[in-house]
Amino acid sequence: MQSNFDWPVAEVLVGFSLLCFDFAHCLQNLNFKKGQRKLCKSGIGGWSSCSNFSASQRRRSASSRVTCCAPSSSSGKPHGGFVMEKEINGGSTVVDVDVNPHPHPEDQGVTPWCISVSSGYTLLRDPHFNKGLAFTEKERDAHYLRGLLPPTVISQETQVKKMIQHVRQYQVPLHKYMAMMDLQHNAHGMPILISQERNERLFYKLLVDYVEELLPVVYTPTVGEACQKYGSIFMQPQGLYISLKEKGRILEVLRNWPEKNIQVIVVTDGERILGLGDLGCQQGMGIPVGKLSLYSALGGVHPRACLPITIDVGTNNEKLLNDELYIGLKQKRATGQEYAELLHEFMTAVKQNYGEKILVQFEDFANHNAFDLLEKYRSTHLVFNDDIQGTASVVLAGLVAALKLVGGNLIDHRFLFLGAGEAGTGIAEIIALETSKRSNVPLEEVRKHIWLVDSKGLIESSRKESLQQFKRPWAHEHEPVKELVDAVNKIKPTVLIGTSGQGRTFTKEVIEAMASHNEKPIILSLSNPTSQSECTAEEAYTWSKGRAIYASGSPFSPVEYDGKVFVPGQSNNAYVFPGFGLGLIMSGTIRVHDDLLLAASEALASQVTQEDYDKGLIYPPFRNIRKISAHIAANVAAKAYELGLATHLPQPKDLVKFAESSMYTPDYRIYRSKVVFSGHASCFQRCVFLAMDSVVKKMSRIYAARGEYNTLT
Ligand SMILES: NC(=O)c1ccc[n+]([C@@H]2O[C@H](COP(=O)([O-])OP(=O)(O)OC[C@H]3O[C@@H](n4cnc5c(N)ncnc54)[C@H](O)[C@@H]3O)[C@@H](O)[C@H]2O)c1
Repeated sequence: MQSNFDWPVAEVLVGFSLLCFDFAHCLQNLNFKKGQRKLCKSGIGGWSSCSNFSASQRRRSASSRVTCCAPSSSSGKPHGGFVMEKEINGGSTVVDVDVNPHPHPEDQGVTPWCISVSSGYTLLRDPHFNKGLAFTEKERDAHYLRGLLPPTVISQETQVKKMIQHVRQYQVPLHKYMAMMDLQHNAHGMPILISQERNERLFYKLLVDYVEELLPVVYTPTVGEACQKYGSIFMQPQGLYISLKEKGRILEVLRNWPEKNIQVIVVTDGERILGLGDLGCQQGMGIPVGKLSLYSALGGVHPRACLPITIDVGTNNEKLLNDELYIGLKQKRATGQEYAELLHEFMTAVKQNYGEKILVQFEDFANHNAFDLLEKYRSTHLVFNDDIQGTASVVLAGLVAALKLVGGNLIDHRFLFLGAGEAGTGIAEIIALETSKRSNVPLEEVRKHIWLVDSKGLIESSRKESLQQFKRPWAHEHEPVKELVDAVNKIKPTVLIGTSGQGRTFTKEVIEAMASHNEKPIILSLSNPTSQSECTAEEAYTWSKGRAIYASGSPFSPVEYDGKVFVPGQSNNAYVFPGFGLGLIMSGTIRVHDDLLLAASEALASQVTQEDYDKGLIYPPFRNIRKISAHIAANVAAKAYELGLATHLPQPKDLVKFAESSMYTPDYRIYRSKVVFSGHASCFQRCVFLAMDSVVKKMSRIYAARGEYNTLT
């Protein structure tokens, strides 16, 4: 706190002592176990014992009422949080405080540890707190919901079942996507049994429970189509837009976002969305929104700690520029100094507003900016580029697992890439790093086992001068080669990886050439969405006569070849980034080091079981993703502690358990029945509460004036 600030000293002192008293009172009801705070089931202290005023008296007297929420979820499992509710003048306020061992920072620190929403009609329209028909009879009474909902009460599990039926009724994937987004963001046309309004916890519960079925809906490949049509689907903006118009005022723009305690930002400038190119401003927003949904569903990062941002520096997409309904800046993309200055202001403002430990994930930037941004900010900020680093970590895990099927060590293999951009060179570099570590062969030597082909042919020494910086390490001595198939025949790779964003480039000839040089060729067609995949699963298995070990970026169905069923794996960065982010957050890591990516790879590869190998899989099934994420988070955090990059001390003993207990779970919380102040004791408590409330309000105003917090009432 700044010492030169004009504090309302008397009020703060009185309020603080009352708060201390009150807090001590609350603590009596908390169980302390192994250093972790857990709430007892009885709610919070004396507040839960008395009820004499009638509702009308309460409203007339403008008294405060506190309603506590049980720490347990509706399913009976602990969720690591509780909710208190206070009501003033008949409009009620929900106060949410998570007390898990790794709390969302919103719940830590100084007095404003609460956020507020109203009850009644407004509560139904608050996606964070709405439960739709799952509000119990007691909650309906306590929160003025009577009559606002049909009489039936159903469980969250029933809502989930109903909702999945609702999604399944659509044949077109984009319609399924819209049904899911309706639940998360818009809620038009929801079946009445589920929710009449947006319901964030139901959205995440559905996604967690049916992850294998719904991942292709909310992520690749459907998200690609959604991005192309994002402008026409969504009427409501879902993230923060920062354009050239806001230059000089970015800090101010960040402060307009309603959530103050952000842990992860996913930011894009929309220039290279999936393999679809420049989709401009609004169309690009689908990706950060989708990625952050996965941070919460798969990695357990609190949804309210996630912030999607699109930076609008114009677009070079002529179609958008000529579209009168395009909502972004109608100008060609800013480049050079103008671009760099805007991005620098953004990065500075982010750190100023959210501190050192905010994770900034660069997403779908074109490669001419992506590498520079990562290089420029990796030593001053906690930055991560999923396309470069996340993909690399996932692919390395798949390759390490594949060694069990094909034999040998990494150093015994030769790798050929089609596509030498962010994904291709990022993967190449991590393979080289890991191979060098495992074999003790110098990095320079190891790199010679790795070859890349870009749109101009094989990257080799005669092209060195004209190559972009990030391609140069791969320009080995070789004669020029134009065609991929010729490169395969000359280099005889054991592993072929597609990262070109160009569909159907692994032709029959290419796959047959791979099969002619290898007993079990490893073929990864990573480009997204499905239309851009270098080859389909069916093509890979058929043309290699069932010998390929195959995985793809976008999912493919199992393939039957020669009486045998082949299940293609999905080599997608969704395996790593949610757990990786959780590991950074829970350990308070301040910089991303390459060894953390290797740690994530190692953890992912270790999750592949013999049963998976028997099916030819090199990745574990996605249905276990929360468990996988916890292992990745634990391994990443362990490495961060080892490297001295973690700041949350002391290091927890069991990091896997710690990761699991740190994860956001979307089970509903129970809003405990109302409590009314009456009699001597409750009057005193009421005074305490009002004083506390007044201090919180006052302080929130102060924070707002300083631009640090606002809207607490
Ligand atoms: N599976 C995953 O998890 C994952 C992760 C990241 C990226 N990807 C996909 O990988 C693809 C590439 O992504 P990126 O970030 O590397 O893009 P990028 O633009 O940085 O790189 C594309 C590369 O492909 C090359 N290329 C283009 N056309 C080619 C052609 N006809 N023949 C040979 N090379 C060609 C370009 O020269 C460039 O080197 C995209 O489709 C993306 O969706 C998948």
